[in-house]
Amino acid sequence: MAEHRNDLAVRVRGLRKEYGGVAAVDGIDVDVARGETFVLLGPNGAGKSTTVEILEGYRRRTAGDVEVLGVDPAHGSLEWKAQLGIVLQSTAESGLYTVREQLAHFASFYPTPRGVDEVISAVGLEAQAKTRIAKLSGGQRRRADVALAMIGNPQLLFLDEPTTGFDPEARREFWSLIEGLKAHGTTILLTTHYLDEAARLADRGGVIDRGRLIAVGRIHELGGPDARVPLVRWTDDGGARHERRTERPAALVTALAESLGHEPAELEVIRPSLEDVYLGLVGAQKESAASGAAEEEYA
Ligand SMILES: Nc1ncnc2c1ncn2[C@@H]1O[C@H](COP(=O)(O)OP(=O)(O)OP(=O)(O)O)[C@@H](O)[C@H]1O
Repeated sequence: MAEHRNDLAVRVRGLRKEYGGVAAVDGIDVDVARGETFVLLGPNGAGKSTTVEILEGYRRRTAGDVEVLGVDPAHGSLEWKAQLGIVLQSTAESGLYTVREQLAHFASFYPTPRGVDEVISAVGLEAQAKTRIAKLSGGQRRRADVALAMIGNPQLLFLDEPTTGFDPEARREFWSLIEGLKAHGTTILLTTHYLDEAARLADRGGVIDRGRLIAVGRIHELGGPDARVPLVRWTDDGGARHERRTERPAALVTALAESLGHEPAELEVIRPSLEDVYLGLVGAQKESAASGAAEEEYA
C-alpha cells in the first residue's frame, strides 16, 4: 500500500454497506496509488459494483472511511466530480445525438476538457463521428462511453466491466486505448470478469468475495508464490495420468524422460494463469464457508 496519503487516489478503510441489514460489503480496506491501474475481481454479487459506486459518490455507505482524490465521495463537490471519469456497466446516454455532438455537449460541463477530435481519435471513432449514438454497434457504443468518460480530462477513471460483449478484436483494441490512458498518467479503477484483461491492464488488484477482500497485491503476485508454482502433467507407460508441482519443471521433465527412456506421453508444463490463481482463491473461500456451515449445523 502506498505510504503517503497524497500519493493515493483512493483510500478505503473499514468500508461497509448493508442492504436491508445484510452486508453486501463487509469491512474492506484498500488503497489505490495515483497513476496506478487497480482491478477489483470477484464472483457475481461479491460487492464490486457496490464498492465502486460508493467511491463514485453514487451510493451511501453504512460505515467506514473513504477518500477519493482526497475527498469523501458522500460530500463530493462539482469540482471533485469533474476530476472523475465514469464508465458504468450499462449506458444511459442519449442515442439521439451524434458522437461529436454528444462529446461537445459533455465537454462544455468541464473546466479543462480534452479536445473533441483528440478524444474521438483516441477511441478510434473517427469514421463514426457523425453517426448517431443509437446507430453504433455494441463495441462502438462502449468506445463512445469511454470517450464521454475521458472528455473531462479525468484524473481517475472508473471502468465497470468495460468490455462485456466485445468480440476478441474489439477487446484488444480497447486494451490499447486503456494503455494509452495509463501512459497519460490517468489512475484507473477497473472491474472485470475477464482475467486476461485484468492481467494485461492492471498493476495491482484485489479479489472480493462475499463483501470481503480475500486477496490484494501486485497483479502478478496475487495469491502468493505457492499459487504460482508450475505444474507438470504426463501419462506413464501404463496409461496413468500424473501431475506434480515444481519450481524446476525443466529438471523434472529431463529426469522423467531419462527414467522412461522416451518422451513422456501427453506432457504438459503449466504455469498457473491469473485465472487459475483467482479460481483457487475463490474456490478455497467457498470450501471454507461450506465447512464452516457444516460445523455450525452439527454444533
Ligand atoms: N440496491 C440494492 N438493494 C439491495 N441489494 C443490493 C442492491 N444492489 C446490490 N445488492 C446486493 O448486494 C450484493 C453485491 O452486489 P454488487 O452489485 O455490488 O456485486 P458485484 O460484485 O458488482 O456483482 P456482478 O459481478 O454481478 O456485477 C448482491 O448480493 C446484490 O444482490
